[in-house]
Order: sequence, then structure tokens, then C-alpha cells
Amino acid sequence: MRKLQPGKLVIASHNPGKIREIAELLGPYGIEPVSAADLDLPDPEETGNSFVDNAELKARFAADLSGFPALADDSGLSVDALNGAPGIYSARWAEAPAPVPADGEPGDAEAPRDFGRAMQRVETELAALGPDASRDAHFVCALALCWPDDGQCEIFEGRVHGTLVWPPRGDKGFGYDPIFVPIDSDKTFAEMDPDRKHAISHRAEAFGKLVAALID
Ligand SMILES: O=P(O)(O)OP(=O)(O)OP(=O)(O)OC[C@H]1O[C@@H](n2cnc3c(O)ncnc32)[C@H](O)[C@@H]1O
Ligand SMILES: [Mg+2]
Repeated sequence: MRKLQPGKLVIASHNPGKIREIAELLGPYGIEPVSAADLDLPDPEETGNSFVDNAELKARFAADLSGFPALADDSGLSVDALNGAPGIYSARWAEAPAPVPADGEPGDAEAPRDFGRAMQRVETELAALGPDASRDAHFVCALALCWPDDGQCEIFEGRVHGTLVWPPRGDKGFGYDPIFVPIDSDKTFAEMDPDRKHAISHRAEAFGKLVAALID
């Protein structure tokens, strides 16, 4: 399998929380992360039907446009009792419906994200199933690393199981972290130090596989 050489690697993400975690996880390997935003790369539409498809689509897009190897992460929260929702729609659950301006033309501004709203929606849908509904959930992370020249991509996946709590707790991390308590912990991801999250998270597991396969 082709190895990732030290040097520039585009992080094909526009999520600052994710970019920070990826930079921390890559810290020890002599790789220079450059974010898609640093390169002014646009955010592609996530038209895939799976985490893997969306990760590959984002990494290919950034590698082709930048000429550097690119790493994308597609991830999300999957709630058992909601048949895996929000899943690949995890980011979209945090977006408000696009406002329709007075002239009737759809606006082109990106809808701002509100994870308070997304977490509330998870809780509301779970509560509607009654007090006995399972609160089991897992985070999934699919990483795709694509090279620009021959279009080759390698994919790695990780997951972490846990349960959902309400109300949200903690101010570290990002996204759904304040309602997710991983197995064998009493803290939410948002209450943990980053090092602890990196020891057990879905992203850390996928990274462990990537490092073992692609970095000497
Ligand atoms: O596509 P990019 O630009 O990378 O950024 P994004 O935020 O849109 O990322 P995704 O499309 O992969 O959507 C995943 C969403 O799932 C949530 N998520 C993923 N990993 C998470 C984590 O470690 N902790 C909390 N929430 C997470 C988070 O809300 C993300 O916005
Ligand atoms: Mg996205």
C-alpha cells in the first residue's frame, strides 16, 4: 500500500472542531496539515448515501483541486432507537431551514448551524418513543485519504459506542459531544480533556488504522 510521506496534507473539512482534532491526531507524524479553508477550497455537496461515500467525495474533490494528498472525515451520530438517525445527516440536523427572502428568490447564504437545536431534536424524537426507549448510540468516523495524481484513495473507519444523556453537559469538543457518554465513562465527550477523547473516539480509532497502514 502506498505510504503517506511527510509534507503537506490538505484537511478537506470546513469544520473547525474536526480540523483541530485531526491536527492533534497527526501531530506526531511530521505531517503539515493545511485546511481546505486556508486554500480557499469550496465545500462540496455531500451527495453520498454513506459516511464512506461522502468522505471519499470530499477527499477526491480537495486532492484534485489542490494537487496535494487530501484527507477527509465524514462522521456522525447514530442513535439505535431512531434507526441510525441522524447518521449522515448529523450536520444537516443542525441547519435551520434556509430563509426565503421577501423577493421570493432563495438566499445563497449558508444556513448557520445550531447544535443546541440538533441535540434537542434527538432528545425530542427519543422522548416521543417513551421512557423505555433505548438511549444507546454510536459515533462513526470514515476517513478517506486520496492522492491527486492517480486518484487512489484509502478508507478507514472507526466507531465508539455509548449512551445519550439529557440535558447536555460540558463545553469542550464540538457537535453532539455534550449529550454523548462513551461506554465505561461517566463524563460526556464535552466534559473530557481532548487527550481522553483522542484515546477512545471514533475519529481516534479510524486514525489508528490510517497511521498503521499509511505512515511508517
Ligand atoms: O464535512 P466537513 O466540512 O468535514 O464538516 P461537517 O461538520 O459538515 O462534517 P460532516 O459532514 O462529517 O458532519 C458530521 C457532523 O457530525 C457531528 N460529529 C462528528 N464527529 C463528532 C464528534 O467527534 N463529536 C461530536 N459531534 C461529531 C458533527 O456535528 C458534524 O458536524
Ligand atoms: Mg459536511
